[in-house]
Amino acid sequence: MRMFPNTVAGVIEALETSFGMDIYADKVVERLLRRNKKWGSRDRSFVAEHTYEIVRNWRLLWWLLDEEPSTKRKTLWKLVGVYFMWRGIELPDWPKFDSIRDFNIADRLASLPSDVGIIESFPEWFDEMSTAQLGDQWPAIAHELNSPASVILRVNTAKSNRKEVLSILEQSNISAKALDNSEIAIALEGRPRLNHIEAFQNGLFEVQDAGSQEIGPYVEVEPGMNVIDACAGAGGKTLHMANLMNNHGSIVSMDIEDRKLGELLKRAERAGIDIVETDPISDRRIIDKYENWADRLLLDVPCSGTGVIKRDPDTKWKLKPEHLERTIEIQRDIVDRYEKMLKPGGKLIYATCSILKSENEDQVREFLSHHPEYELEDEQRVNPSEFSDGFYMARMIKKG
Ligand SMILES: C[S@@+](CC[C@H](N)C(=O)[O-])C[C@H]1O[C@@H](n2cnc3c(N)ncnc32)[C@H](O)[C@@H]1O
Repeated sequence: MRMFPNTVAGVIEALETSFGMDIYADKVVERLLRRNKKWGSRDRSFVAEHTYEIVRNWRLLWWLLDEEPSTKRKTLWKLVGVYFMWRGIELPDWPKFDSIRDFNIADRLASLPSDVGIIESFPEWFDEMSTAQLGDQWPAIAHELNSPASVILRVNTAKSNRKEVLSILEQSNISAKALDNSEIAIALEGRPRLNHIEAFQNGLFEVQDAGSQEIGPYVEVEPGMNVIDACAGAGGKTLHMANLMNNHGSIVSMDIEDRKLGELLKRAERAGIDIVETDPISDRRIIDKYENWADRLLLDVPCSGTGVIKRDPDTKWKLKPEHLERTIEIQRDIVDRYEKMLKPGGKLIYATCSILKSENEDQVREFLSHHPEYELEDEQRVNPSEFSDGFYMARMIKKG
């Protein structure tokens, strides 16, 4: 692999800004690439890939270097040097790497402790909390979360089928394969660009993680039902549910962020779906308006995002205990206040992309203890894996 001083300096600048100014790495990389228009596609991939890999393995790399984390450029050059050695990539003979040239990576690796927090690079507080909440499942989950995510597509059955989408991808020179245990999921090789493909522009498929694709069917929607997706965002799950309803019935998609609902409507149009209406949650009266209306209520609540760390490794470093506490309060408030939109006899589905019990099983138990009119029908965890992020879902029946 050929390395160039300006792109390695780009990686260092991205790390300095992300960790020094507490800005998510994807935002930093995006801005950096926009500013450096002369970089070709290889340069861009180099900067993005190595920045994310260093963010992913931040704690391990500092442990190997045996220094305290720092955002000083001189120290970051050393860290990046150790990172290349760890990946088995030969260091170029640039003076910037001189201070690290004699570093013995094999010696350091031989004395690596068995501590999950260090090997899989999680902050100490998060490692301790996850060990307490997940017990002996934590090391395997931590390992999966620390591997890069695959790009997964969901076929829009209103417009196409998996065979056709696979053939379109092949014609576009994109390597892809059908995933087992699903009739609509496709895994891509690498991270190809999709925006220019006509079938994507025409809504024949969407990008949606395989675990996320399990939530739509879990809601048990049927054609003709009234469905509310109360934390709909840009509508990943709304669109999937509309497919499962054969575009027949009614879905109201809500969110506190109007902008996301605007995006949702655009995607619905592209997907050929017309049973979706949006209702931004501007005040509490919106909830009253739908009292006892829904057959199904999906609460895909805001969460820590710890299930999607594969995709967003910076969550490890940006999430703080106080954010988590606040998020847990918001989730509690949402379930307590929004449940009234569900009809007696209807089903409430609580879902997160978190691995933590405190946002999942504990929240559901807490809700059931205050709402005896609900009964837990089922709960499931999707653990992170090669093709999936980590999710939790619980289905509760409102007794009629
Ligand atoms: C996990 S995301 C939803 C993802 C979305 N369902 C999908 O499939 O793409 C959670 C969403 O909840 C929204 N949100 C945050 N607080 C909310 C509230 N009090 N009421 C409704 N939505 C809220 C956020 O703006 C965010 O879009």
